[in-house]
Amino acid sequence: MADMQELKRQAAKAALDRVEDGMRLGIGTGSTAEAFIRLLAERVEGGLGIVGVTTSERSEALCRELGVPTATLEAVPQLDVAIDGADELDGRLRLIKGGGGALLREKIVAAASDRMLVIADASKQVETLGDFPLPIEINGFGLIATFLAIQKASRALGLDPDLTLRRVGEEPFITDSGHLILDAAYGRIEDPEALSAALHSVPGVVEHGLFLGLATEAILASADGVSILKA
Ligand SMILES: O=C(CO)[C@H](O)[C@H](O)COP(=O)(O)O
Repeated sequence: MADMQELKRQAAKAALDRVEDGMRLGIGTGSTAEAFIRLLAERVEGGLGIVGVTTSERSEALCRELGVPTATLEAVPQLDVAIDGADELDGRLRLIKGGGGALLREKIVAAASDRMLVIADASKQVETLGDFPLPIEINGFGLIATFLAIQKASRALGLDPDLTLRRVGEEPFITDSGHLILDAAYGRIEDPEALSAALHSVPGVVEHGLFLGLATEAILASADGVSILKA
């Protein structure tokens, strides 16, 4: 049976087949996106001409190391396709992202792209979102007030998440944009659209990891092969 990293690589490989010469690519973050970058680098070495806009310092560093050409989103503000992993997705291509802490840039890049192609091992597909704790990127100012406001906004929807400040060792995790992340364990999110609106109503929330109406296609790899989900 194929191991998890090999499944991620297979999904990434199938995504690479959709990349054409001259494309402007949004390049995601995480181990599946990293597998994609490695495969992409081989194609670039073979002469494929693309430009990538990366969603994290980590992906940017890997692209540079492997010779994948990149530009800033300021220089290339409209992209053909964003290719990125996900922590969870449902049958309607609604996603939870941000396990790697890059959700803000990932969402900005996905929104700047004509299409968003999700690459994942098939275990990421779920019936109902929410098993994976939802990453919420918040401003450091008024952390406790924002924590309480998120709790209140969630409770108004009948949800009572466990909120944990993400840490690296003893220190708070800081995103590439200088913010903090609260991981919100909801259990089940029956109405992601309502939760998204509620979280956006909290001033300290910079962005959250629910990606709704952004993904257009998912490539899911399992031991049985690769399957496609379309919006
Ligand atoms: O959203 C993300 C990073 O912010 C990643 O796409 C998500 O965490 C999936 O990661 P992996 O490909 O390692 O399973």
